[in-house]
Amino acid sequence: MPDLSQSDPAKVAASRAAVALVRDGMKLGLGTGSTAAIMVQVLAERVKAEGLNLRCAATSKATTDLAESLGIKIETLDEIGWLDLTIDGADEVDPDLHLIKGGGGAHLREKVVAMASDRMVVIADPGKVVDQLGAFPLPVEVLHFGFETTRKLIRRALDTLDLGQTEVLQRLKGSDPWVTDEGNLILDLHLGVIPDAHALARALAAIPGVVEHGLFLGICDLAIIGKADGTVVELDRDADIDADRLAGEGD
Ligand SMILES: O=C[C@H](O)[C@H](O)[C@H](O)COP(=O)(O)O
Repeated sequence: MPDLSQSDPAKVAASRAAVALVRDGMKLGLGTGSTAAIMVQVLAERVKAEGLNLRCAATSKATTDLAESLGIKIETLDEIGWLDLTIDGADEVDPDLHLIKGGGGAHLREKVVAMASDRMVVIADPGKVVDQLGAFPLPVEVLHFGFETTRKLIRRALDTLDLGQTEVLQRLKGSDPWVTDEGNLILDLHLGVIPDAHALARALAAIPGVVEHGLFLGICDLAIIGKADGTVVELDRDADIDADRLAGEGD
């Protein structure tokens, strides 16, 4: 079984608290990223120790490979149908539990899986909690076809929304374009702040070459924020979040 003693204690704490929500017989969605990878390891420990009978769908090839290497069988979302619970990381979490996701380029599959779940629980460290979304560049998955045209249409949408100084940069892996698990490209929108996330989400969704953006609005039900001392804070949509205080406690 994996040794988590070298892993970020905040991420381990959040993962353990989220995996404690798992019950025998559940249908689970497994997220992507460094925090979700720890969660998969914690889940594998429980599956082995308790012989849990679960059905799991993964949000990326990386998570599929990790889970299967630890003895967790992965099925397709369509084989399972509907999920009880999805546990995933996030790049930013705001006080309404709106999220930016896709730092690892997996937000398209992550959104499909999260929206096919009764409940989405986000696990994160305190640095991910923000008062307003936007400091983290917003990932947008786009088609190869008409890539530069789509980029222009995104630029135009940002100008229409009066977002000020922004940049729309293609994500690269080394010197090559970043290609997602679905074979698409990614544009990262450097915005600084997003004053109206719903307006931006609507504008991006209206552009045909946009496959999916990384704004998760009204999808997350609970955020479990792990702290370096191994404790967690649970935030639901009614929570009064003090991002500065949480970030300070994470040090
Ligand atoms: O595409 C990747 C996902 O949205 C991740 O869940 C997100 O980027 C957070 O990743 P990490 O836990 O590595 O910070």
